[in-house]
Formats: sequence, structure tokens, C-alpha cells
Amino acid sequence: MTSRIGIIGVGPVGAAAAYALLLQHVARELWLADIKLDRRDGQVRDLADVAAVVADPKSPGGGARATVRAATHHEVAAECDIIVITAGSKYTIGETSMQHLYRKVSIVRSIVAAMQPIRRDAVLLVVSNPVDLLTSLVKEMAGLPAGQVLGTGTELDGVRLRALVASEMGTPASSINLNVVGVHGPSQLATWSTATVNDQPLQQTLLSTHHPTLLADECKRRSEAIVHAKGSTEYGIAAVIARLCAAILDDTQSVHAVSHFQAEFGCCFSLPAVLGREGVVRTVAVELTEAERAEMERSVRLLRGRIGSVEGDGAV
Ligand SMILES: NC(=O)c1ccc[n+]([C@@H]2O[C@H](COP(=O)([O-])OP(=O)(O)OC[C@H]3O[C@@H](n4cnc5c(N)ncnc54)[C@H](O)[C@@H]3O)[C@@H](O)[C@H]2O)c1
Repeated sequence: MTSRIGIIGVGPVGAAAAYALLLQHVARELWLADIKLDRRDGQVRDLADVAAVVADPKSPGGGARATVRAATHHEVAAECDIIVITAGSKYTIGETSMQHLYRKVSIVRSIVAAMQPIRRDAVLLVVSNPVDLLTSLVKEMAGLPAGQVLGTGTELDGVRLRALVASEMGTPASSINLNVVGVHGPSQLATWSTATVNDQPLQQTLLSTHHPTLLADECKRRSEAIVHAKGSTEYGIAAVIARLCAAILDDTQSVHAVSHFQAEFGCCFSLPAVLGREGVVRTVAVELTEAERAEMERSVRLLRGRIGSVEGDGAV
């Protein structure tokens, strides 16, 4: 089986994703691209050492072989099974949030343009933020079937929230059925109304003793707190990238909360989806109360408005 993963943008997130993919033996080949060629080549050399250690028979896993090489955007697009987009830019002094958004949009648009033509069966995984807006734009530009373009969305938020609830309740996270859906960020929605622990409604247990809003807020604020403390947040999202890539390459048909195209809304946001070799196989219906649905739809309308404004302003 081929397993060639390309990563476009090897800053902290792209490099940590490569590291996780190597340690978990997800890909046999990693192709790295970045607009900064020195950084790309430095990351290739550093990660080639990781591949060498992993390939050593004394390492856990018994010496799985993988290679790491530098590539152009075009080579990644033409040859890789999965293309992970982690390119981004930090705020510069004096830049408004709108200017910064336009810069991020321009970066992603230039990447998709530089990649053409993209291998017809490639799956594109967008990580760069704002992930739903950028996944929507990539989906429009890539010229691939909608299911082959997805974003990391709220997968990490769901894992994080289940871990927080599990720790409050002193129960394993695996016993908790609770999703985070919608637009990744401040308006993402935790599906409290249908959440269960050990198949019992969570409402009757956790909710009587702990306020769910506090846990959901803690979940939303966690990334900001990590960035505040150390400047970037790469390990959690890297672990998520590795598991989504494994689900796709191994055709696991497992369910993940990824950002993907919703025809009814004309954009991408997170709902649970079955993942397989062709990307998103299908969306899994999620039960929401009327109030939850209204809240999610409100944030999706805002997302649509933002997509319309970056398209309309010629910023991209
Ligand atoms: N979705 C999530 O949950 C999540 C979590 C963490 C980070 N992120 C996002 O991941 C992205 C990357 O984070 P980071 O900390 O590594 O960012 P960073 O800005 O430190 O690094 C980005 C890298 O992209 C490269 N780049 C810029 N323009 C490029 C282009 N046109 N082609 C190729 N490479 C290009 C830069 O040279 C740099 O190496 C950000 O958008 C961040 O917000 C998302």
C-alpha cells in the first residue's frame, strides 16, 4: 500500500505533525514543502533523524521504515495520497485582524494555485486557521470531489472536552459520548443534550453537579492559554492530524468531527463524519435540540458572511 503524505507549511504544527506521523508509523514517505526553503530543508534533516531512529530495530515498533524528503508544492500535489495544509502566518505589529485574515486567505489561495493539477484521488486536510473558512475556500478551488477536502475542525476540541468531563467524573473518556460540532472557535457547540456516560444521559449525572458551560469554556480557552504560555500549540493538533491521516489511509470508516462541505449551507464546518480512503464517506446525523441547532446555524451564517466578504473584497 502506498502511504505518502505531503505537508505544506512546516512551522511548529507541520513539523510536529510529521513527527507524530513518523512515530506512529502512519506514512512510509513524508514530503515536506514550505515557502521558506531553509526552514523546509532544516526540518527535513531533523525529521530524517527521527525516521532513522524509528527504523532502528531497537526502537518500539521493530524498525518500521519511512523516508522524509523536501518537495515543491507541485510535487506534493502530484504525488501524495494526503496533502496536509499547515501553512500560516503570525500577526505582524500594527496589522488588524481583518488584514491578518486576508493574508492567511491569500497564503492558502496561492498554495492551492501552485499545487494544480492535484492528483485526482488525493485527500486534502486543512489545518490552518480559521479552519472552516479556509477549508471552504480550498474546497472551492481544488477541483476535487467535495468529500476529498476536509479540515481538522473540532476533532481536537471534542477529544479535549471528553477528557475534561472524564476528569470531573472520574471515569474513562472512552465511556463518554459527547461531540463538539459547528464552526471551530468561540461559537463551536458541545452536544450536551444527547451526551451520555456509560450509555446513561450525561444530563442526569454531570449536569446536576457541574456546570457544562464552564467545561465548554475551558475547552475553548485551552488553545489560547497554551499559546499565551509557550507561543504556539502544536502537539495536540499534530496527534489529531496523525489519527485522521491513519483513518484515511487505513480506510477505517471511523467517525471523526471534521470540517467538511454541507451542501445545505454552502460551506464547510464540523459535523461527525465517517472517514475512509476517499476522505469523507458520509456525514453522520447528529441529534440537536431546537436551541442547539439555532445556535449552530447562527454561527454558520456568520461563517458564510465572512467567506462572502473575503471573496467579494478581492483579498484573495
Ligand atoms: N485547527 C486547529 O485546531 C489548529 C491548532 C493549532 C494550529 N493551527 C493552525 O496551524 C497553522 C500553522 O501553525 P504554526 O504554529 O505552525 O504557524 P507558523 O506561522 O509558525 O508556521 C507556518 C509555516 O507556514 C509556512 N508558509 C507560509 N506561507 C507559505 C506558503 N505559501 N507555502 C508554504 N508554506 C508557507 C511558513 O514559512 C511557516 O513555516 C496556523 O494557521 C494555526 O492557526 C490550527
